[in-house]
Amino acid sequence: MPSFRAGARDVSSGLSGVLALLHEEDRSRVEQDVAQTFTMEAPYETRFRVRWPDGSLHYLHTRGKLYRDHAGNPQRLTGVSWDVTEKELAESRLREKEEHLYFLAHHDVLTNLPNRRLLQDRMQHALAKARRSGGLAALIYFDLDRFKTINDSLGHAIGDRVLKEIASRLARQVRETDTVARLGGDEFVVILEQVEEAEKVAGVAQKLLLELTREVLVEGHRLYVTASAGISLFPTDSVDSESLMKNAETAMYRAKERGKNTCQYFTPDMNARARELLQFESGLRQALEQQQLVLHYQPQVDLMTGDLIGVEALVRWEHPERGMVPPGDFIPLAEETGLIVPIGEWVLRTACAQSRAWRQAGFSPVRMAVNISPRQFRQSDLTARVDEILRETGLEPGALELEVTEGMIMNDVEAAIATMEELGKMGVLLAIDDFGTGYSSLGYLKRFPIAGLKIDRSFVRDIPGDTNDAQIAASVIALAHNMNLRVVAEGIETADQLSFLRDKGCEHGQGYFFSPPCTAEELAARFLAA
Ligand SMILES: Nc1nc2c(ncn2[C@@H]2O[C@@H]3COP(=O)(O)O[C@H]4[C@@H](O)[C@H](n5cnc6c(=O)[nH]c(N)nc65)O[C@@H]4COP(=O)(O)O[C@H]3[C@H]2O)c(=O)[nH]1
Repeated sequence: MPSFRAGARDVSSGLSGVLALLHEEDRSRVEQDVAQTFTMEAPYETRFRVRWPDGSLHYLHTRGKLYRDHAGNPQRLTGVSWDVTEKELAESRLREKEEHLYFLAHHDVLTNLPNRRLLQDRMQHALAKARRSGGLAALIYFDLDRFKTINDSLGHAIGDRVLKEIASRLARQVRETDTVARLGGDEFVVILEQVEEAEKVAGVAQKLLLELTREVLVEGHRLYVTASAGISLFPTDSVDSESLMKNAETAMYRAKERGKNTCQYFTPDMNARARELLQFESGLRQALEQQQLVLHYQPQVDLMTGDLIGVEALVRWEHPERGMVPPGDFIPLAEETGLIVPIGEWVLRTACAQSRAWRQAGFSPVRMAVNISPRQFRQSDLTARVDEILRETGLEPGALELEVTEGMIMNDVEAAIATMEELGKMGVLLAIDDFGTGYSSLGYLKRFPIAGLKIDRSFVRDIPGDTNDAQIAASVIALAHNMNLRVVAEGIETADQLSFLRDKGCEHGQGYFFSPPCTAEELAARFLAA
C-alpha cells in the first residue's frame, strides 16, 4: 500500500513523486484538489490513476491534510493513499454490465431501434412535455403491407435485411427529438414531439410512407415495400399513452381496409370503447361489494428438486356477464381510478387468511407472494395496513412476500427504500417483480432490502433460442447471485426453458410447465403436502 508523508519543505518533492506517475487525464483535477487544501481549511480527498514503474495502471484513493503553524503558514501536508484498483475495476465491470443489460432490454436487437419498453418511456416523456407546454404530440403507427410475402418467399434473412433498411429510413427522416421504435415484427411507431398543427402530421406520415416505397435492394433482389399508417393525437384523441397507442393502431387497421399504402387519422367513432370503459368502472366498484373477486394461486417450485416453495396469489374478477376477467383487463383501470387500494387490501387479507387456513389444516407451510400495485405502494399507511392484516389473520410476517416492480421503486428511490425497510423490519419478505423491464440501476439494487428477484416472463418466453433474451436471463441470475438474492423465473412453459434456467443456477420458477394459477382447493389437492 503506497503512502506518502511529507514535511512542509519536501511537500513538493513528495507530491511530485506521485504526480510524476499520475495518469495525464487525472492530473489537473488532482492538482486542483491538492491546491484547494492550501486555500481552504478542509482536508482533501481524491481518487486518481497512476502508472507504476512496471507499467501497470493502479487506482489510488488519497486522503490528506495540511497542518499550519501558529502564524497560519503551511507546515506539513500529510497524506495516505490506498490502492483501490480491485474495487474500482469491479465497479467499472458492474457499470459496463449494467449499461449493456440496459441496452439489451430497451432496444430491438435487429434494428437497434428503441423497443416497446423504451417507446413507452419516451411516450411518457413526450406527453409530459406536451402537457407542460400545452402543445400537441402525435403517434404514427406503421405496419408494413404484405411483408409476410417477402419472409415466406425469400426467407427470414432477407426479411430481416429489409426491416433494417426500413428502420434506418424511418430514423433518418424524423427530427432528433422524435422517436422511432420497433414494436416487433413489421410494426414501427414514430412519436412526433412539438407538433404545430394536427393537419401537418398526415404530411409527415405521407413523407415517411413515400420513403418506404423506394426500392430496397437486397442480395440482387429489387423489393418494393408499402405500409399503412394510423395517427393519433395528444391531447385531442386521448391523454394517456396506452389509449393513444390503441387509437393509432385502430386507425392503422382502418388505413389497411381503405386499400393500404395510406394513412388515416383516428376518429372517436372508430371504437365505442370509451363508453364501455365507463360501464366497466362502475361494475368494478360493485365487484368488491358483491364479492365477485376471487384469488387463484400459482405454485412456485424449487427448480432443482421440484418441491413447492411458495404460491403467488393472482386476482380474477368473476364478472356476472363476461365470465372470468383476467387482472390485466381491470387492474390498470383500478390503478387509474384508485380502486386498487381497497382491491389490493382485499387481496392481501384473503391471501394471508388462505395461507393461515392451509397451515391450520396441517399442510406444510409455503410462502405466500402477493402483488403490490404502484398506488398501494405509495400509500403512507401501507406498513400499518400490512401489519394489521397479519395480526388479524394470524399469519407470521416471514410467510408473506410482497412483490413490487422496478418502476415503483425507481419513481422515488429514497421513499421506496424507507417503505421497504419498514416492511423488512416487520419481517415481511420483498421481491422485485418483472425484473429487467424497468430501470433499476444495479448499484441501487444493493441498497434495497429485498430477498429476491423475479425474471420477467418476456425474457423467459423465447429462451434458449433467442440469444438476446438468453443472455439477459443468464446475466440477471448471475448478478442476483452476486448480491445474494434468490431468483424466481416467471412463465416457464417448456422443458427447454426449465433446463436452461436450471443450468444457469436459477433456483425457483413458476409457469404453465408446472401449473397455471388454480383455485385454493385445486392447489391444496394437487400440491400441498400434509
Ligand atoms: N403466458 C404465460 N403466462 C403465465 C405463465 N405462468 C404464469 N403466467 C401468468 O403470468 C402472470 C404472473 O403474474 P405477474 O407477473 O405478477 O403479473 C400480474 C400482476 O402484475 C397483475 N396482478 C394479478 N393479480 C394482482 C393483484 O392481486 N394485485 C395487483 N396489484 N396486481 C395483480 O396482473 C398480472 C397478470 O396476472 P395474470 O393474468 O394472473 O397472469 C399471471 C399468470 O397467470 C406461463 O407459463 N405462461
